[in-house]
Amino acid sequence: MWSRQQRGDGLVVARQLHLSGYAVRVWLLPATNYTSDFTVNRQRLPAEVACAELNLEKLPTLPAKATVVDALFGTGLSRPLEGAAAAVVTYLNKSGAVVFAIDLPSGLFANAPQPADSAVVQAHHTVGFELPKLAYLLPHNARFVGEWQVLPISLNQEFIHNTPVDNYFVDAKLLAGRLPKRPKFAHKGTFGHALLLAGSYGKIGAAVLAARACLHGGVGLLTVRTPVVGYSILQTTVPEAMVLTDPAIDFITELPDLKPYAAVGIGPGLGQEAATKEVLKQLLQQATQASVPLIVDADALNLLGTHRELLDELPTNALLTPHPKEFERLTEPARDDYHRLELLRAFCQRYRCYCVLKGAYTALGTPEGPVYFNSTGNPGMGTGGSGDGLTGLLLALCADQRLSPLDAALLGVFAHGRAGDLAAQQTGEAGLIASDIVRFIGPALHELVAQ
Ligand SMILES: NC(=O)C1=CN([C@@H]2O[C@H](COP(=O)(O)OP(=O)(O)OC[C@H]3O[C@@H](n4cnc5c(N)ncnc54)[C@H](O)[C@@H]3O)[C@@H](O)[C@H]2O)[C@@H](O)CC1
Ligand SMILES: Nc1ncnc2c1ncn2[C@@H]1O[C@H](COP(=O)(O)OP(=O)(O)O)[C@@H](O)[C@H]1O
Ligand SMILES: [K+]
Repeated sequence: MWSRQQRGDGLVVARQLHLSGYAVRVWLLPATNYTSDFTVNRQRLPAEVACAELNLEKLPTLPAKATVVDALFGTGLSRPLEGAAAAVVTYLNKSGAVVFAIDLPSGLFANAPQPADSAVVQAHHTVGFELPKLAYLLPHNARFVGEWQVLPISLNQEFIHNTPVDNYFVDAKLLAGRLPKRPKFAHKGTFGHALLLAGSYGKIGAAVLAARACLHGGVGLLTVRTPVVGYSILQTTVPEAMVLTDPAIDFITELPDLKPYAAVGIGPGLGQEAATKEVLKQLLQQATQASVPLIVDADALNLLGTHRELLDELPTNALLTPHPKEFERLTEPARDDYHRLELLRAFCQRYRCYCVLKGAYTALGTPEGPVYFNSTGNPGMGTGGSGDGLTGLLLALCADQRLSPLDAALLGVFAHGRAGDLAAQQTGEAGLIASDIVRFIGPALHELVAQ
């Protein structure tokens, strides 16, 4: 146990571990003054628990298989560790001990990028309180935070819910009641007719995956616009979908009339031909005029990236689904994880759009400002075509007029990750392919309705 945190959290943990029968030793990082909480907690430490100040000249040798609780520093840190604190952290990281950090690994900044080469505890586990910290969710912090969990500490729930925040963590509880049951007398007209523009020579598979995901997402009717090369493939592999074939053989060159459709999705496997760019441009204009919900993904995003003037034509509340590389093409290279989030917020406010920035904790940016971090999904989903499935699912949910754009996006991202988790229970992570995720969209949505 290495303790310093202002209130003496580490001393409390030491006392509790001792009472539970563990052999505990406490080392304190020397300080010139201690808070009264710290002093009280030190006095309450049972006499049997050895407690000594760390001596930099002679740091303690840890027993083999020792478990260390790092309670040196918490969220208050404003500059990188230096001197004795940095030396202790470096020593701990080399010790081979299993490290549990309380609240935040010591040395890690709570709300800012980590300066290169700063001393930070590389915890195997981080235990936080009540709500996850933003720092847990960022890719560059993974090697410091390790696996994390949050424990309740009886904070007032009303206070938590009434405090306005910039970032939300999306779990099943937050989504409870947001996906309505299908009414008894519903028919296919109730759930909307979706239009998907997808596929080009060599990438019809992306259209197939998105189409299947849209159908498993509960859409009433689906029409797919695809070039001639896609016709037989789609009619054979997705007989539930109707196909509206483009006149061109290999890529899409004409926009169909949008009147019949409740929502439109464009992008999976689309290719980036000049004629297809014109289709995208017309779509942006006509979707704005008709106020039809629009989902923009994959090559449609790449086209927006190379023709940035088109961004100004995005309809209000459009839903974009870039992975970090596609997002960079739309904006600029991010300096770090925090900068990427700033870019996300600025992008969504500027274009009045929703933007699903995909990753391990997919971040949904909103025109209003708040960002929602998704909690489902697994590394097995890093496989070609999984994003195409997400687009199809989001298209189905946007075509369902009962859902707000925000709820459609939150539910879609959450259910897609959950489908990946359910599928991986059968396939394992390596064996998981995009079609497996699509097969489990139904069960994932069912869990959300059943709540
Ligand atoms: N079966 C098919 O027909 C498939 C078609 N696809 C289509 O192929 C086209 C090109 O899309 P791609 O996305 O493959 O190519 P891109 O060149 O747009 O992006 C791929 C690169 O993005 C980076 N990236 C992705 N996620 C990242 C993350 N979380 N963190 C950091 N970097 C990350 C990686 O470096 C990766 O190599 C799209 O139209 C897409 O729909 C792909 O979805 C693959 C499957
Ligand atoms: N490590 C991970 N943990 C959770 N989800 C992941 C992980 N890696 C990828 N995913 C999910 O898989 C999908 C990948 O989408 P994308 O990169 O567009 O793939 P593709 O272009 O091949 O369809 C996204 O929904 C993303 O959130
Ligand atoms: K996989």
